[in-house]
Amino acid sequence: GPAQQLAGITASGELRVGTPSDYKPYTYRLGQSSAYLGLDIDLAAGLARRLGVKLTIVPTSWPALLADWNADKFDIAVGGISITPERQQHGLFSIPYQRDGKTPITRCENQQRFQTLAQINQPDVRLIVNPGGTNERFARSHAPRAQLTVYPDNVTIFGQIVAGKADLMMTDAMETRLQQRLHRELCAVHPEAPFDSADKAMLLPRDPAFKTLVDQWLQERLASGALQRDVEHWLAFPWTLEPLRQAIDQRLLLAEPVARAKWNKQAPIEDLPREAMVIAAAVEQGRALGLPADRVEAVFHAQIEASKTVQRELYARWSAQHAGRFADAPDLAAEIRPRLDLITTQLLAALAANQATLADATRHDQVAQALRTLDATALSPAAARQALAPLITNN
Ligand SMILES: O=C(O)C(=O)C[C@]1(C(=O)O)C=C[C@@H](O)C=C1
Repeated sequence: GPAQQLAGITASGELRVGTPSDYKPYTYRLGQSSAYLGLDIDLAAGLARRLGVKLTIVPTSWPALLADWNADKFDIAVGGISITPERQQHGLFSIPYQRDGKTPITRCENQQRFQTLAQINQPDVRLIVNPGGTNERFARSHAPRAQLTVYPDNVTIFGQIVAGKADLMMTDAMETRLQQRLHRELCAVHPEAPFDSADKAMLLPRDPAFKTLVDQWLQERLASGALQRDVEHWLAFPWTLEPLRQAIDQRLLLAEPVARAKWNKQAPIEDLPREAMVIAAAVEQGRALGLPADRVEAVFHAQIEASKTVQRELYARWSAQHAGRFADAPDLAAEIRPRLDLITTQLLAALAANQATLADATRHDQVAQALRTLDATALSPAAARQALAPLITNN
């Protein structure tokens, strides 16, 4: 484990918190940014406040967690980490703040069919599982007679159950609760009474004084109900906005290769006929998805204006540097515009899927939190604000 103990952390004025990047609702990284969201990120921030030090998030991953821990890359680790005997050999665990375990998620009409492992462990049951982790191990050892599909994409795996390609998945109860909110067709089966149980806790250095402090602080949050409120908050968070955020970000990031292509030809940045085509195509596709034309126009107008902001800022910099032609500029018509067109489709689908959330005034803060972190902010903060303006009110 890390060398740093409580006294060292306090003296350094910084708590370095390692976390994996993709375990909602515990921890989730927005793109390549240093911005993380989730229950455990809030817990880490609260602990840093309690210690009077600044929070620094250190990205890690499930496979690298213990190696990074032993290489002293962070002082504590969070992110829905289960207490396991292996991990206990490398550090101390706080008291648990969540108990989780494997439970089924299925189409709601099948809820009664999959209550018990005896019902699930049958040759006519089509089980689906993501590979490599505890879900696969659980499925293989507890339902060996069922038909097992190993499906590698953790994001679309739940769509397979919705589409009837599989009957059920068994995963952490917390994830079944989250996914039943994201897919109305799916129901978590007895998430309050999973088949097995694993305790989630913070991984701490071997410093009993530090553990005592963290445990007291966690105990207060558990006793007051604050922790349960945090759990509900992060379960209800609009995680469905993520494809929309990604589409906006990817579109804006393409302004840089667009600008390079134009610079090489010394072409003007603005191309009004192309803008009209982009907007007309978006409005037409949007209509098929039930999106109002004025809404689609406003959103795409903002994306195009944001793109021009990036391009103008780059042109200004390159002019000041007397930059020559780029050796590696892409072809605008052959390479970049087809990619922009693809993003148009993705952005519209995400917009349509989130219409109700985006229109809900009580969720404006959460919408802003889910959308506002763009990797493209590094290109131009002004452009990032422009791109998001029609979607978030308190920008
Ligand atoms: O395709 C281009 O030429 C771009 O610069 C991209 C884009 C766009 O965002 O779609 C932006 C500005 C132009 O006026 C036209 C289109």
